[in-house]
Amino acid sequence: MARYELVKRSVALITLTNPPVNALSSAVRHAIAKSMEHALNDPKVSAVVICGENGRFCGGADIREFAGPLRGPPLVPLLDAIEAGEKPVVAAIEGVALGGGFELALVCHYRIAHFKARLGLPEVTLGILPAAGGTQRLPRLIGIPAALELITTGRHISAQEALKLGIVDQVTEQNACEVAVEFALRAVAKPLSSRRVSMLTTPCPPDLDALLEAVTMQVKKKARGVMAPLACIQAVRAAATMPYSKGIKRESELMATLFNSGQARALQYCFFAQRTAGKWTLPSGAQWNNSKPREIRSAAIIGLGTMGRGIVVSLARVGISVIAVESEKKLLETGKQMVIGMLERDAKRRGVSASLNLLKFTLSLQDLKDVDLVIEAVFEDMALKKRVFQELSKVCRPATLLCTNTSGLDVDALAGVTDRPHLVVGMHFFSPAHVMKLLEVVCGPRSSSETIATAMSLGKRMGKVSVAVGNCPGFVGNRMLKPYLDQATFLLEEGATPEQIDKALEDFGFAMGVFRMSDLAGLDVGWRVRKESGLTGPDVDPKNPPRRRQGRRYCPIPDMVCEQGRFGQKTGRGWYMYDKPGGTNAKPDPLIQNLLEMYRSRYGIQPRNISDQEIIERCLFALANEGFRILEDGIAARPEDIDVIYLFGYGFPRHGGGPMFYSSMVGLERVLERLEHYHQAHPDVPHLEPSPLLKKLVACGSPPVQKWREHIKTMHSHL
Ligand SMILES: CC/C=C/CC(=O)SCCNC(=O)CCNC(=O)[C@H](O)C(C)(C)COP(=O)(O)OP(=O)(O)OC[C@H]1O[C@@H](n2cnc3c(N)ncnc32)[C@H](O)[C@@H]1OP(=O)(O)O
Repeated sequence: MARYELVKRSVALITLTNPPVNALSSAVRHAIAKSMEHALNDPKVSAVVICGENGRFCGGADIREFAGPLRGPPLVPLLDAIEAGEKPVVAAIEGVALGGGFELALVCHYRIAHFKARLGLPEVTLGILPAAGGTQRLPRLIGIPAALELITTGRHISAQEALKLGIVDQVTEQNACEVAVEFALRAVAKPLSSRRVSMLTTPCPPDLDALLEAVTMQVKKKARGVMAPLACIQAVRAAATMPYSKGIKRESELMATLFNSGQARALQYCFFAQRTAGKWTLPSGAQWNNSKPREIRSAAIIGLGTMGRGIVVSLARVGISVIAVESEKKLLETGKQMVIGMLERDAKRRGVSASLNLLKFTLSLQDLKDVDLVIEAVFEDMALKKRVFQELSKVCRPATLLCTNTSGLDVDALAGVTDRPHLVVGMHFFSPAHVMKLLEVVCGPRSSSETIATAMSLGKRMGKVSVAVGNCPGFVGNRMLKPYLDQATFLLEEGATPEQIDKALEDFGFAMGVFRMSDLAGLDVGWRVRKESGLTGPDVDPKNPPRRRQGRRYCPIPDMVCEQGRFGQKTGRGWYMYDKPGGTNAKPDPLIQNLLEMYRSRYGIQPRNISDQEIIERCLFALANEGFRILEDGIAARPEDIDVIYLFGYGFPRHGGGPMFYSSMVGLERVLERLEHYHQAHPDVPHLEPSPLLKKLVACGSPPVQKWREHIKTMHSHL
């Protein structure tokens, strides 16, 4: 867990050895304590260097240990002892120094960083705070404003920025460990008192209260209802107003309030869920670690609408040559100008040059004959997509992968019209595709493991969080969205307003309420889908009773909104009104209020007061209930996959963990009881009927999310 060796005859080199990130597990803490004791007591040792094996200093506390009781030496006294020691200690930072790893570096008397190293205190992203002295030492070292920013955001910084801020003493392009050993030898004769950060006086700005107030407001606005950043601010205040001995106690008290909170559990779950999602498996035994992806050097995008443009940018900025295809000259020229503008702005922001030389724009599919992979991003129309895939089959070389960006159509039906169904896969990006992190990789029954591995790896290369899902209408994300949207519109019928429902969801922590989100996405897309599926429009059977379609409750209000040409932000009117088409400032619209009142009176609905609790329960439990069905159907392999999709694609708050984790946090028994209650009140809404898997899990004693898989593994998998 830590290697101890004597180098250059008098330097004790302590190497943390806990792959993959040298996390400070109890065993590692124990090994550091023993090694330090040895070094401080050995008269041959004049200085100490601490480094990490495999070019990684330390990724912080072992997050997996947070779930159990504390074992091994606690970190604070261990770190205090290193700082108080009478021999100089130098941290040789390569790779990462994060969280407890950064705090370990802060107690060393000197810090040498490799130029590629990254440092940071990301605890806030895990729902906790840096409680091994980080909130007390960092402000003393770099001042309150800079420390506040780093601690409340959890941002990682480069070695160069750390040098500028005064966190590290030297940045090197050589082996940081060797440089640190030489540095340590030179430090032997120097006094240490000014190098003990906890002994420094915090440089305090004159307007401390105003600064803390401003940061508090900023944090509350950005992360509504999230506890950890606010606790971080209080801890930093202690560094400014208390001596270290008292400040460290305050830090520990604040940590105690966070450590066992539901938010911390949810955020830590999110950390592991995100990593679990990349580990796809197929019933055949093919999986992420035994299936080799193909290398993709060139790609083509068909369709330069909003999605196509974002996908071109995502590919080009990671160095992939892209041929972009449109059907008409004017559309091609518009798309080209927009893509170039997007790439130039993106490059400027990142301080690199725009990779425009990788782009080619064409009207001819014939130009695609040599590309490695094609992503079709044309209009959401099956007949059109089938024509494109048939054409691609003829034009592209036999080994080219054919991908579709459909948001819910049958990927296997598209595979069926090609000469290579095993090379067809869905790559469902989320809008705007160059910004949104989520990618659903939709595996058809005939997609080969190499095809899936290639799509997953390409997603990762583009910086996406890729999740493998099965093929069914809407896949995971959009299939679950339906019951969620339905509940929201039923609540409108019953007496709520769009702004009330949105506020309840935004107070819960969603980035956007359901109606604001729909306005942003465009209301016409769903309207067209409803028309195509016979739910609205001229094909509807007139014998349908009002507010019922296909044997279940149906709310026609969204259709009525669209019939008025209100398609959301792009038309300046939707569920809200905006100052202009494309405007983003949503204001309640009296016309919508009138429409709701007229609608209710036409159908004799007596509006009632609806509580925020009912809004949250009906929307979120209906959402999760569909998630349980998706697990039963084998469309998602694990609850973590569903949660990652909702966190990265649909603005579900991370401190809620995602719909499936949230259900387990509320208690599956309670979710079941509430669904039964609402289903009894609305028997014509099948989405409210508790799913068999939910019932089964409750009958099995409501196991934690990570164990649900054991209860579904016998069911058929579509992955
Ligand atoms: C009282 C003391 C309190 C201290 C508080 C803390 O220190 S909290 C922890 C703070 N540290 C972090 O938040 C860092 C978390 N890790 C990362 O950000 C990244 O893993 C990384 C270190 C930047 C490396 O990224 P990379 O993309 O290279 O690898 P992965 O993210 O895929 O990670 C590899 C595997 O390592 C596991 N892991 C990473 N960090 C930790 C950790 N701190 N504790 C436990 N496990 C960790 C990660 O889960 C991966 O595991 P797999 O099983 O391979 O999926």
